Amino acid sequence: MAALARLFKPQFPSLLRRSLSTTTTTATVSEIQPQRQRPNSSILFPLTDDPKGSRNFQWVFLGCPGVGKGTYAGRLSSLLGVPHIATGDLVREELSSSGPLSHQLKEIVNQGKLVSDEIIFNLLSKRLEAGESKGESGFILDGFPRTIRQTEILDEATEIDLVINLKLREDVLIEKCLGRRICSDCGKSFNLASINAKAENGYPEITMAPLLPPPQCSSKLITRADDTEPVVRERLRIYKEQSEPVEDYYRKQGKLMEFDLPGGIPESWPKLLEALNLDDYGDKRSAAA
Ligand SMILES: Nc1ncnc2c1ncn2[C@@H]1O[C@H](COP(=O)(O)OP(=O)(O)O)[C@@H](O)[C@H]1O
Repeated sequence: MAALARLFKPQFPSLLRRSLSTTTTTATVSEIQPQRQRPNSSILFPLTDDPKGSRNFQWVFLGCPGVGKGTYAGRLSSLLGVPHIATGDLVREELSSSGPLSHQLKEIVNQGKLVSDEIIFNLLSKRLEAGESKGESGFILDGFPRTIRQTEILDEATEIDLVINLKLREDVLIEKCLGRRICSDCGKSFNLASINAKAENGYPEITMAPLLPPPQCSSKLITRADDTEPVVRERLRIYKEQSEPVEDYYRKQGKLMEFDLPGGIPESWPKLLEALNLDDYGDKRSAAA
């Protein structure tokens, strides 16, 4: 697969290896077993024992469109001090630029299709390069890898410690995507959907309060062009076809942590921290400082 990666972006695996494998904070993820929710996971964070040359967190977020990868990856990124790199954001930045790719990308993204591996590797390499020059280390990837090919190439390039697979029932995913809004001024994400999904087909009842914008953002809200119902359904179909095999890949490696979202952010965030054994991470970090 290294040869494949070199075919379209010669520096990709080496760039990843270089930028992600040589730094300070240690996050040793041990005994990751493939299983469903793990409220008492044994991921270890030896914050006081910081061997030289150890590297930062290298985590991946998987999950269907609308599940909240961006929200939780962003929160963990702030908590752990590692960059949150979302390939969807990289694609949208390129799309809104007047660069040569923008027209081609718009058509693909607005149909809910996947962008070619070559384009994704180029965007990701550029992002990693920029981060590397600012001294970034580690990452929380969101939206990558999304196909088995991308997964194998990433595997060649560097070692992933943990893969968090966020899960939510499909009717709620669709409602969430349709309620999603972004402030065109500050870039923050909100959600106008008020979700009250009854228990059915073995799924428990789920409620999620809307995440409303503050007054200064409410007149500047925009909707992503790919958050229309037919396109969301197509993205879900493609996720099942192309990205569910990625879940299996990491499940077989014993790196997958499944997390069923119990509700909105107020219910889910503390439970996620608990599942990651990070509930007192802030305290441990200040104690170790
Ligand atoms: N790893 C990737 N491989 C191919 N295409 C990607 C990748 N990441 C993002 N994209 C493109 O960007 C779009 C938006 O991505 P993202 O914001 O992650 O969407 P979602 O809400 O569906 O998870 C995708 O529908 C796809 O066209």
